[in-house]
Amino acid sequence: MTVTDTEIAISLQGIKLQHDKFVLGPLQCEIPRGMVTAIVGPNGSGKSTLFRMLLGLEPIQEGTAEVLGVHLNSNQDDSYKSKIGFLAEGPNSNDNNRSADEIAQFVSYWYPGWDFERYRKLLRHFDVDGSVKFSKLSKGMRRKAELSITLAHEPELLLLDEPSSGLDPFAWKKLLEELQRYMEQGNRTLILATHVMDEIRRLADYILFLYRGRVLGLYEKDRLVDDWRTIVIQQPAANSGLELLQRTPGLQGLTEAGPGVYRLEVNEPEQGEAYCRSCGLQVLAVQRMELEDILSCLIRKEEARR
Ligand SMILES: Nc1ncnc2c1ncn2[C@@H]1O[C@H](COP(=O)(O)OP(=O)(O)OP(=O)(O)O)[C@@H](O)[C@H]1O
Repeated sequence: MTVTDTEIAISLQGIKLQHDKFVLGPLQCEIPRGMVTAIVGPNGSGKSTLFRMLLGLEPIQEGTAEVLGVHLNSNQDDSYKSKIGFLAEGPNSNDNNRSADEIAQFVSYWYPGWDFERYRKLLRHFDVDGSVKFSKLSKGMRRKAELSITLAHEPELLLLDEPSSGLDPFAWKKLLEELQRYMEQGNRTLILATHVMDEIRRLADYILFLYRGRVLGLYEKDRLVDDWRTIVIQQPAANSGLELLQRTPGLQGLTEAGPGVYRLEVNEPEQGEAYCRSCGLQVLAVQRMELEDILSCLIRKEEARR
């Protein structure tokens, strides 16, 4: 996928950094402005490290990165960060002895768009008491307080690392409402790292798929879901060989489901099905694929390639 310069929120050109054995990159991708991009990938694939890099907290060893048009380098000024709302994955222990209200007071000086009225509205919506020290709040309550602070300055770019971690289903629904409201303002960009498929289904326009520190692809979610299908076929004679099946157009995955029965995962469904029929294979079913199955198929393909 390519996007024009004015539509780009984040541009990564050959970015690479290393922590002991873990290497993030080289990353080559452009994340669009005004859209919601979900960063997905198994544990340890580098999602949080990527966020930290975008905030200048991880030294870039190779390549170039631009965030909201600002070129990141070791001596850039930090003012671009005032346009970013960031929610880290885990709690910051430095905040344990402070309440949400105290933190809000402190960070309000830094963000030009800070809005106390909005902050209080968010606390009410999430049903959190802003005067209680973080160390006294439950995990989910603390998350809701952190979200209220992160969303209160109406940032141009919102980076959320597993935002729904610890939230109950009611709070989760409220979070989705707040994020949808945030995006309605226009020219806002939301990037969230998440393992929650329902969150991706409901919010994301794009999916950036990270795996072992590398980008497997940036996909338009609707296209991904529309294009992928499972075709279940029965071979006329069991053991008639896999060569025919392996030539199916758009084939991404192939598994045996029973004697002579195969499940084909394809991203060119019409051509794939027509091909199977033209080969005399009996098509037992053609089904849409769930997002999680598409992502697992991409991982399996990558593992087979390594
Ligand atoms: N400061 C650090 N020093 C050394 N290794 C690190 C550091 N930070 C992260 N790592 C390692 O980098 C890798 C990527 O971690 P990261 O937290 O970015 O992954 P993630 O995709 O966010 O994972 P998860 O889904 O579990 O939150 C992991 O192997 C982790 O152990």
